[in-house]
Amino acid sequence: MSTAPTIYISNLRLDYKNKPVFSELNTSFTGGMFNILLGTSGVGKSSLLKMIAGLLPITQGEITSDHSEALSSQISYMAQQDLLMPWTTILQNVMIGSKLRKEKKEKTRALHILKQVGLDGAANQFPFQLSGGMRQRAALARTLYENRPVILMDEPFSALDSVTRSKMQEYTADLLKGKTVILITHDPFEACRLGENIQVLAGNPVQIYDIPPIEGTIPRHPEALNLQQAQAHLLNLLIEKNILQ
Ligand SMILES: Nc1ncnc2c1ncn2[C@@H]1O[C@H](COP(=O)(O)OP(=O)(O)OP(=O)(O)O)[C@@H](O)[C@H]1O
Repeated sequence: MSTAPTIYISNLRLDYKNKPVFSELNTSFTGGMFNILLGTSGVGKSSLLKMIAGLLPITQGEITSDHSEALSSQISYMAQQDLLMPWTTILQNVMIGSKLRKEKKEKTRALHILKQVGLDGAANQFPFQLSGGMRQRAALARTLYENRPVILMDEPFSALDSVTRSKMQEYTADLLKGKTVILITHDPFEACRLGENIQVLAGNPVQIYDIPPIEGTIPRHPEALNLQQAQAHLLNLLIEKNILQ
């Protein structure tokens, strides 16, 4: 059994103020892989991620994994905003989980992770002193410090310029190798660059569309022919099936 679990969604329902967003949702996110979730705005992607993270209650249906440990203890959740604490340094931000759990801080490991994301020079700086891309890398470092087998990422690179975004995609693919990643994006190119398993959440009633797998290891090179073709296929499929209308 993989240490990075597969996650199963069974007959899941989401309501806000007694209005259904989705119901009878069934899918799975493969263990140890990059699972990409695309979808129409407002279809419920962020809410689904929060339900998996245990941040939203489940009223109907189930979220389970093929691991005996409770899913909630295996998850690190990286929100759309970097959520860095403005009053403390980048190093302290990376180790914030230890502080909140009243555990010993692992400074050497945190510094090593900051080096891995190219931020060793920024350890003693405050978030306001960093660029958007650096802040995102700091948030990624904090996620890596938690060292959980499941990583949930909600549009982690949406606010970045295209070059920084491309670099972040590479860091993320390398550093999260072997973990179960669920990453939400609106960008078909990002989906094809990083996706080992791509799904689209869309329609009325809301359903899951599986996208055929793309060959090659991730991160796929921006110039790779199969990446260009996969992106064109995905766009075509979304338009043909009217999925993202
Ligand atoms: N706290 C809330 N109270 C009431 N309705 C909410 C709440 N949070 C989300 N919703 C509604 O639930 C639906 C799903 O929201 P969610 O943020 O999960 O969608 P999404 O697919 O992630 O959207 P986007 O791609 O625009 O971020 C939307 O119609 C939204 O307005």
